[in-house]
Amino acid sequence: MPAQPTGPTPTRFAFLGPEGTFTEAALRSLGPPSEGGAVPAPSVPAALAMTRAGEVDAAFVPLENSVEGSVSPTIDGLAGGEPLVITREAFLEVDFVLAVRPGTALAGVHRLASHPHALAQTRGWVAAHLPAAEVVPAASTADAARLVAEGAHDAAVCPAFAATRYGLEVLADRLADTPGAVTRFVQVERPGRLPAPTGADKTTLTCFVADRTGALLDLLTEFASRGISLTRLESRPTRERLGVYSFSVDCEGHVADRRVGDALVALHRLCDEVRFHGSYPRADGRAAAAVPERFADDAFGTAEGWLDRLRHGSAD
Ligand SMILES: O=C(O)C(=O)C[C@]1(C(=O)O)C=C[C@@H](O)C=C1
Repeated sequence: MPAQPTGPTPTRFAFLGPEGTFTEAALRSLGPPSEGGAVPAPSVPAALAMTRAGEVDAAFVPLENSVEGSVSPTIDGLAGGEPLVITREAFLEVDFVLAVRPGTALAGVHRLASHPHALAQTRGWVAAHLPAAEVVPAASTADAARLVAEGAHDAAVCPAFAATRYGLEVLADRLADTPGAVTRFVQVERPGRLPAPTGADKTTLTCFVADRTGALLDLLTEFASRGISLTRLESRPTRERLGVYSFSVDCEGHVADRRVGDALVALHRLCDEVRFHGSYPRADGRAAAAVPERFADDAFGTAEGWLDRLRHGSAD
């Protein structure tokens, strides 16, 4: 296995703020950041920009939710701009409360704010209990809570800890339409540090393919033919023109695994551009599926040895 580039582990993180977001809770669940090491950013693009500019060592941002799907600013923020790599992921179960200024009754809630992902996960509850309320998107759940405390809105859909942080009262809890929803967060750094393979890893890529028949099938074939399972796949507009998309992919395995490396080489030939967004240990608690013998590192080594012998005049 090739040596892994190493570097100092990050100590200063920009997270989607302000204080009291699920993102901050997910970051802190990995261990308390050093004094002043967790810096709130007003948005995901801002957290990524602070990382690219070297103002912090890493950004900590949401990437996908089990109910509402991808967080587009994160997917698009990785796909464009100076390269960034994921070095760690974390999962957090999310549920929401309805937070108001002390003394506000449900009948007094006319304007309700939250992050669009949180609003989408509580749409049924809001339709049933606050059908006439104006629903306003906020930069994050905690930002909605902060705005309620300032009097800009009547209620926020936010984590219970954000209600506490901003001195709000909880009028109702367990608002999520789908209990047990989980959000996946990622730690994103400037390139240079590649976590060592653990045997249960993920690799994230953005693949730009020409607009032609079968392009996605060709791309998928490179993974399937090497026994590599995908854990997420989605298309995102390239913003070039209508109908031109890139594919954002998470697959099982580490770039140091022969089958993953071999697939990346094939994708490099196939695609207009492949952006590598890192290989990192998977944190969802799922054991890696056993790699069939024909896709294991040894099988690639044996096959390459055979080819090498053929190229040196041997016939077997
Ligand atoms: O607003 C927050 O608290 C966040 O951390 C963002 C975010 C998201 O982007 O999906 C995280 C988890 C929840 O699904 C709702 C909002």
